[in-house]
Amino acid sequence: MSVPLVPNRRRSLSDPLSAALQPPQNETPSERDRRLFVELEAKRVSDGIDEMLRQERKERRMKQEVKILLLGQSESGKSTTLKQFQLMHAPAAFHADRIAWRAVIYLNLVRSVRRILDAISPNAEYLDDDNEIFESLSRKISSRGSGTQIAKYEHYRRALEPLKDLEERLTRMLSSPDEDEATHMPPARPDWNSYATGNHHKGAATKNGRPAPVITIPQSPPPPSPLSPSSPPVGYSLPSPGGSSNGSSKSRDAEISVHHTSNWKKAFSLGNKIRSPKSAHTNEIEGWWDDPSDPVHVLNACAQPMLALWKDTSVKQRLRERKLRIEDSSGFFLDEISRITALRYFPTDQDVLKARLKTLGVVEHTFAIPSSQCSNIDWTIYDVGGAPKQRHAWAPYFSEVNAIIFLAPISAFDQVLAEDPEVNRLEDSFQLWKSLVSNKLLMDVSIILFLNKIDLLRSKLKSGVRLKDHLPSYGDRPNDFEDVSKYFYNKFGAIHQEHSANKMRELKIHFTSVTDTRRTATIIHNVREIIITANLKSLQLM
Ligand SMILES: Nc1nc2c(ncn2[C@@H]2O[C@H](COP(=O)(O)OP(=O)(O)OP(=O)(O)O)[C@@H](O)[C@H]2O)c(=O)[nH]1
Ligand SMILES: [Mg+2]
Repeated sequence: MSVPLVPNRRRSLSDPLSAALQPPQNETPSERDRRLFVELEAKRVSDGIDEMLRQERKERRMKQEVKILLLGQSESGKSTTLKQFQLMHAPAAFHADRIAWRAVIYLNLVRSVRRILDAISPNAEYLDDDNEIFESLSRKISSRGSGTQIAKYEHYRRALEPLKDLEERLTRMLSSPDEDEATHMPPARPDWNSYATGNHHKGAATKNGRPAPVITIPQSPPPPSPLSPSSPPVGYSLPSPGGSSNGSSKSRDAEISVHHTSNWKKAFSLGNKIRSPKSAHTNEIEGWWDDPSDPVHVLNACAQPMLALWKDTSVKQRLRERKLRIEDSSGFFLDEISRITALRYFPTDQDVLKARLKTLGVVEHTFAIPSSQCSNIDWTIYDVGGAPKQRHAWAPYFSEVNAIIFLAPISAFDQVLAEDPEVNRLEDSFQLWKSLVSNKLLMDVSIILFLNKIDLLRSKLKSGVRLKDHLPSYGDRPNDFEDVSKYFYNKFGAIHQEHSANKMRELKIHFTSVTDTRRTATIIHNVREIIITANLKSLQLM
């Protein structure tokens, strides 16, 4: 027979526990004092345990995980921002990786040299035909053969011929076979293949630096991108021919990019190249400079003609005529030829920050960062590819993240997208920004805007490039840094105000130059505190 349960049954003295806790009958005063003392002591211990459990619970809640998504068009500075986070919060791993960037820096340098040679070639106009799609045919024809002629062109071309082969070898080493990019070159020489596969100096191939990042490639089919930029709007002038340092659509100019699944860092890791010591009697270390097939030897041998080319005033004049500002382009190392081509060149922090390697897919890095408001917090930062073809990978992360750092390179107002020479870079940033702030999935996500590359904006404006020539709505305002930067600040702010899916969201805007470590460290510190505060508020812990 079942007995019905009585809800909220009051504890009666028939309850054995209550009965046991009752003071004994006929208790003497001294027995009572002892009993009370023991009870008090037991309560103190019990309260201590309760407090400990409360603290543990609080800490568990306080030990939040913050997830940040870095967004922005290609070359906006996302990966560079991630490098700054690494430099601040995982410096040992960052430093261990520096040597692996040698290949990228060499390739950046070699490509800059080739772009100059292409630009000064007597046939340059023909080479540029597919880039100058907005120029009238008559203008093209009349320009052929005009402009500054480079007397030493043939000399430069011949002296720098070995760099052609080197570019192919470096590209081959850094590319992964499954890339959908025109970075594939004919098979490299066997000795170079062995570096690329990490089989060089068998036995010495140790894993260098931190473990490879966890890579997440969204498996879902790419949704129709709500973030794809539309065609250039009315009111935007098209960039002048050659005005973009990145506008070429030629496959040979395709940027080097690596998929995160490829272990490109291994190809140039220190473990593969240094053995020590060279002999029992000296402390001299044997390094990559002792390997005759290392790229440094070709670069070292070409250093003088490279220097001469870059210093040649007629070359500079020709580049100006062609509106090619190599110094503004990604991976610019031409001012440091002697240092970088030295046999024992070892990349500095600054070199790594300046090195350019396009991101494919999504890279994920996690750091444990102490916070002033609570104990260590696990920060996960997602760095995505910003090229139009890469943007389908962004949306799956929208529902996961607490904050987005959006980078808009405001120096790029006179440039077009590398993948679509019909789209002005600044307009692309405006469109992306609008799509992002109006996205309902991101309503509760903190958004921080980095108006980036202000160093390049400053020098570009100083050199006389006028914003209104590319953005007619800027009108006759002064073409100086203060006015132009204020204009961009207001413009991005106004887009947020007008289109934000969350009218209560406070927007933080920073002017940045993310290659500048000191400035960026301060900004990152502030950003971290803003994100934590917003996060704690959302958890109602403040
Ligand atoms: N001078 C200067 N260069 C910058 C700045 N920010 C980034 N760069 C350089 O611009 C290039 C492109 O930066 P990345 O960080 O690779 O750009 P990204 O947004 O990750 O590009 P994708 O991976 O293609 O989406 C690199 O060579 C950087 O060193 C800046 O503020 N000033
Ligand atoms: Mg990147």
